[in-house]
Amino acid sequence: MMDDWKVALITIGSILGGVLVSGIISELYLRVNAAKFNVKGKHCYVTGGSQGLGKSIAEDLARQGAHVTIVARREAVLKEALEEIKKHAGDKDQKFAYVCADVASKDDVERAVGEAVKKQGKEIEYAFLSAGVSNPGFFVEQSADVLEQTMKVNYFGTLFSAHAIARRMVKEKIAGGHIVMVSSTLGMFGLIGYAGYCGSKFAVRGLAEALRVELQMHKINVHCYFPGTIFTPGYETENLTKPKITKDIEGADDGLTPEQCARGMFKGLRRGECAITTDPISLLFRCNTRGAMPTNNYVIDTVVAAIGWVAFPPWRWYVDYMVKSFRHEKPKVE
Ligand SMILES: NC(=O)C1=CN([C@@H]2O[C@H](COP(=O)(O)OP(=O)(O)OC[C@H]3O[C@@H](n4cnc5c(N)ncnc54)[C@H](OP(=O)(O)O)[C@@H]3O)[C@@H](O)[C@H]2O)C=CC1
Ligand SMILES: CCCCCCCCCCCCCCCC(=O)[C@@H](N)CO
Repeated sequence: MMDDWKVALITIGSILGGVLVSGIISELYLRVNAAKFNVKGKHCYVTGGSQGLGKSIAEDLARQGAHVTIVARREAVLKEALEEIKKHAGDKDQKFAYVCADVASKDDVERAVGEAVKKQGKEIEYAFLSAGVSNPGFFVEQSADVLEQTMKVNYFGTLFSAHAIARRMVKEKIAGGHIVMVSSTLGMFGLIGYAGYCGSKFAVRGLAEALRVELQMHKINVHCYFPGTIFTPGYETENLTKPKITKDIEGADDGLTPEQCARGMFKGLRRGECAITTDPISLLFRCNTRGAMPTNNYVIDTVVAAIGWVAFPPWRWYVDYMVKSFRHEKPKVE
């Protein structure tokens, strides 16, 4: 008869060993199945590429040897950004272009995609859809116009761009292309002061999930990036109208520079990740809200999801308590 403690030790050892081996198998599975991601010599299209996250993505692409087209509305900002992006290129044959367009307009998007291909003399193979806006504020104090604009840029801007690019890829038989959408941590949970924004970013996630499935038919790979706080010009602007309570809750997130985010996003893309996060809070939400999305590492994601089940309820009680105590200063409706 074996001692009880030996039986216990063997049992625990087997479980831990099993978890470790499964984790390694899961990691290998992810990497072996990863679609090739190499932007060198490819035409990369970046919306919102004139500042913030989009610009850092464009600079990183330049370093990786890509031909880059950036898209945004303000021409002066685009021009200046393009000069800076070019400086990161390692090869003098790399081409750089910009196109002025409002992604909220389907006609503009259609034209921008055509113009980008013309300027580069090359079909788009990689698209990074980073154009977005955030106008935080209390829901009942915001105008319906602001709420509508957020949806138009964040959701329809991403939808129209993905649609025009995917159609073009299929028509021109570009296999192996990648479309990367930018959602947010707020595309995975709702936060006071961000009602309009959250809806638009949840919508981007839904679009990415459905397109990931459907576009496999055409060998087009779809990914969704969920960044936390990024120190960008957009972040500075949104802080001007952001309610204090929102800032307080958001304060739990340390934030990253756009360069750090771009680097982390590319790391995820090369690893073959479909849903990408680059900070611990977003990781927790991604794993805990994964539904039927593919996991990155099944074992790690499952353990992180379990942490969420335990940690989210007390955190939510705390947030709800804060919001209710805020009632004495509640928003005014004119
Ligand atoms: N900063 C943050 O904390 C976080 C940001 N995100 C998301 O990351 C993305 C980038 O954000 P960030 O870098 O902070 O944003 P910025 O506001 O700093 O930059 C936004 C970029 O998008 C362009 N843009 C905005 N509206 C339009 C439009 N209608 N048509 C075409 N281009 C447009 C802007 O140029 P122009 O104004 O000239 O058009 C600019 O190039 C967004 O989707 C955002 O929601 C997600 C999580 C956190
Ligand atoms: C135990 C559980 C702890 C959970 C803590 C959660 C704290 C909230 C973090 C909020 C981060 C918001 C990042 C995205 C912001 C964004 O998209 C805008 N800035 C857009 O520009």
